[in-house]
Amino acid sequence: MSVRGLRNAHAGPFTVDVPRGECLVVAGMSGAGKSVLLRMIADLDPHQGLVALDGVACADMPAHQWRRRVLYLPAEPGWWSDIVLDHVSDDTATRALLDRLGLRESVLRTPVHRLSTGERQRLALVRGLLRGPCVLLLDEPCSALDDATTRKVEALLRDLKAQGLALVLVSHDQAQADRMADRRRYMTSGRFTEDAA
Ligand SMILES: Nc1ncnc2c1ncn2[C@@H]1O[C@H](COP(=O)(O)OP(=O)(O)OP(=O)(O)O)[C@@H](O)[C@H]1O
Repeated sequence: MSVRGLRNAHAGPFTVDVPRGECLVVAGMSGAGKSVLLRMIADLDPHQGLVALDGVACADMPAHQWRRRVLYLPAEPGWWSDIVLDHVSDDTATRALLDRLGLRESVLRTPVHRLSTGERQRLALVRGLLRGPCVLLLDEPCSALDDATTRKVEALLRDLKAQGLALVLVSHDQAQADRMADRRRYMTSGRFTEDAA
């Protein structure tokens, strides 16, 4: 994925490449503009500049196609129903992902509001991965997770990278950045600083 001069009133311009199979970690203080960057890449916030995937610009692709390929997982994912099975099917692919992320199969039949924050976080990742994205934009995906569960998420993400997924990971966790990053950027006041963090 290639990002060139991406900007709006709140942040940018940003220029960065994230090849398939690599992870860009973006860090920076609260309010720096990290979520705005992810939302512009996902074509969810108005923006100027260029984002292209495998040479095809976002502007040249129907919005629904872009958002299926370039998937944004917010820090607090939304649920449009309290029934988990309205969001994911109970099938082999779902169960395999639940198992990888240390989730019991009973979460499929637990009302969303009864799940823990960390369970909802992991379930949102399952829901997103089942859509088969090429690029995953993750906003603090492990913020509610203990260390062992965080490692499970990271192991899955590493496997997906090896299969060609490009990853942009917003993380405040320096140790996680050290484990996951192929590339890094640090953001201050809506801009990347010159040096990688
Ligand atoms: N649509 C909008 N209207 C007004 N201000 C906005 C809008 N979108 C973002 N902002 C502002 O842009 C700034 C960057 O917000 P953003 O959510 O990207 O920060 P962040 O780096 O992700 O912070 P955090 O680490 O706390 O999640 C904030 O000051 C926010 O209020």
